[in-house]
Amino acid sequence: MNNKHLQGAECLSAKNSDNQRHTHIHTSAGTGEKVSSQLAAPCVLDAYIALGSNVGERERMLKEALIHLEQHPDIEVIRVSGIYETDPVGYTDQPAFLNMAAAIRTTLEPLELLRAMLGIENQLGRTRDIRWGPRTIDLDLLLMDGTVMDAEELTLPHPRMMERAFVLVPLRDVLLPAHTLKEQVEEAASRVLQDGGEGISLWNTINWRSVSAHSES
Ligand SMILES: Nc1ncnc2c1ncn2[C@@H]1O[C@H](COP(=O)(O)OP(=O)(O)OP(=O)(O)O)[C@@H](O)[C@H]1O
Ligand SMILES: Nc1nc2c(c(=O)[nH]1)N=C(CO)CN2
Repeated sequence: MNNKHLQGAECLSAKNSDNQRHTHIHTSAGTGEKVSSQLAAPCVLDAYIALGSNVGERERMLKEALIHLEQHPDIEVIRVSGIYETDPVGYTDQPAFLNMAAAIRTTLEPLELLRAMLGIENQLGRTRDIRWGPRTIDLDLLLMDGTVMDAEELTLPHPRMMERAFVLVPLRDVLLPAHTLKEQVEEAASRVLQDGGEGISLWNTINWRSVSAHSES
């Protein structure tokens, strides 16, 4: 059973003048007073991750990646999308992908989360040979609360997410109705699906509670 419930103060993201680093301003639940990030409990941020695999046992790779995320002490996997089989985009001479998305909660800073994700990719045998080419596992950070940043190591929101059916269709499964980008994601997903350029079909669904419970036993 998953007993991990990340807790922290409600917080707002603030962008520094260099447009790359972020600090968190915590709002005390009791008084609404702003408190400094060094003194307060760590912020719990909601984030959305896209997962893809087109080499090896694709579905197992996706599940392993989710389990690795969940096993990280500072990450909780909250919801997972359906698994979709998708035609390759960008570099097309490669096998079909399985793609999905996950909603997570974390006390990590954006760059710490990205580095944890890259560590999981490496553990699952990810290599980088051809740009947009075949991969055992790909983890892309799509959104992290209101965080906006533009650095080579991490750009948020993910710069190509709004053009990709293989991202948008799974993402709309897990994006909460109240999310500020819900309407935009729905519209973009409908548009790319109408364009019809990308083949995409539901492959399977995951009962995340039973997968995560199984991984702990
Ligand atoms: N939002 C982001 N999510 C994941 N990686 C990012 C992001 N922004 C920048 N990067 C950087 O991009 C680098 C290359 O990532 P990767 O090899 O997974 O790209 P890709 O999946 O082939 O292409 P794409 O970025 O178009 O999805 C990463 O090492 C990372 O530092
Ligand atoms: N269908 C599909 N095509 C892709 C994918 C992917 O995950 N699914 N990832 C890419 C690089 O991020 C390039 N092309």
